[in-house]
Amino acid sequence: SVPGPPILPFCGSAPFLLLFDTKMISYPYRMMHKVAQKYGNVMKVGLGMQDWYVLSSFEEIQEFSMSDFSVSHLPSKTFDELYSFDRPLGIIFPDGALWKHQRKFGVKTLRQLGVGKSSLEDKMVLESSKLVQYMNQLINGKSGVVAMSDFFDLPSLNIIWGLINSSRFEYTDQKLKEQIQLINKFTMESTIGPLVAMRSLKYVPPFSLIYSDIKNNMDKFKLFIRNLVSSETERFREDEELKGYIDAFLTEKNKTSSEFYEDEQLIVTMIDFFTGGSGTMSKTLAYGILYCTLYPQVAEKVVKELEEYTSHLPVITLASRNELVYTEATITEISRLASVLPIAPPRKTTGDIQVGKYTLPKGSLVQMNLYAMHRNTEHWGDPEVFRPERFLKDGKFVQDEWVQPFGYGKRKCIGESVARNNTFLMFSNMMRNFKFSPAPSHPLPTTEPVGGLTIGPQEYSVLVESRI
Ligand code: HEM
Repeated sequence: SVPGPPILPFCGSAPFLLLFDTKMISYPYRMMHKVAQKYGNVMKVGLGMQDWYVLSSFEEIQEFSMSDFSVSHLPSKTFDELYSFDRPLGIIFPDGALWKHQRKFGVKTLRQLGVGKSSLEDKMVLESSKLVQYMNQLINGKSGVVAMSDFFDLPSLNIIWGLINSSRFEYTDQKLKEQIQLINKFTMESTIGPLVAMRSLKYVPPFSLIYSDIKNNMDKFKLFIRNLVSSETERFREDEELKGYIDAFLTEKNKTSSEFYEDEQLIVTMIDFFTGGSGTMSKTLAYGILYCTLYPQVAEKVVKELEEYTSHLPVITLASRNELVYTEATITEISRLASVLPIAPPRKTTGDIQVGKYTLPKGSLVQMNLYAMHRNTEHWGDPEVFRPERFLKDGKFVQDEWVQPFGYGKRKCIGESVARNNTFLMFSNMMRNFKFSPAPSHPLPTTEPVGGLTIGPQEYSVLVESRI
């Protein structure tokens, strides 16, 4: 049978899990990682009233997530109330015909809107230039101490914004800041896991208060998106060039007899993009600056490479990417250590799945711990060390299959190329223009994360100096 800590009636494995990490509620991925070091990369754990299989290594995650029986999520009424309209909609959380159809439409549409092509790249390059300008304003073109943990929130949200309807916000826009706070209430809430897994918790303080706070915030955000969809629907002309995802959805709606093209489906897809895409990009970048501050020798090598290949350019574009091997390795190392989406959305199997030497029976609940895979000591040797060189061989960048920040298999992230391109552009343009170092009279930032579904660095400030 599958190994794991003892599972007791009513409290599951909780008393044993506490021995591994007393902060298990806030850091479930870290706790599971420690437990996996004892019980193995496929283990069975009792959480709340349910038994879970937890996968922590590449081979097992690969095997599992390629199976047709692995693509369904477990139903959660609480989750659907908070996130959607009382039933699973959008792309991230539904399954069955709706998911299959809308994922296909999503992949096609993101490609059509210029993922990897010029139009979206232009918007991203513009956003990187604006970001550099904004930082220069903050430090008066010279130097200053700047809070970095949420610095990339607005620019990243603008990328998603541009993807859905083609406009952008100024960074000082209060309305945009409010929307980010509404989303963060949901994605960065550390008790969200137990709250959505155990329905009764929403009636028990302090969870009841957390629940109503998230619900109020998400309702406001849904209303904001609903209004956006209404105004875009009024503006929409089918014969014009597509301005974004909303236009593509409305075009398809007019053409098809499919029942999937309802306003609420569109609204939740937009919520997917905002919650799944903007915080993840932003927190990856915030961790990038943090690691480069703590490891100046890495930052120096990145800057040296950027100066060598891009000093003649007013702004770095994707055209330079292939030459910038050290920068690419550094971004990969940032993504590995940041693991901004530490646990992929949990699954419920619809048939038996063989994973390594174990069979996970139909109906099993499964978590893929990407954080644990990214920190596996056997594979990485020194997983806690920030060392981009692990992805370089003979001066070339080499991928490692054990870095999968976007998940793997049939439900892999559909925004991967948007995210990869944007992270490259924002990171390289910031590093070329500014030097980041520990701020005098501020504590040295810690890499310890905060958050829930998405994680990011704790609040930190660094000294930023212009390089130009
Ligand atoms: C650094 C940035 C990002 C990271 C780390 C990330 C990570 C992930 C992960 C781990 C999953 C779950 C995969 C699984 O269940 O196996 C996922 C799914 C998804 N992501 Fe992303 N993501 C990022 C950016 C984006 C962006 C920019 C978008 C939208 C433009 C996006 C849209 C989605 C969607 C729609 C899904 C659901 C796919 C499905 O269930 O079929 N993500 N992402």
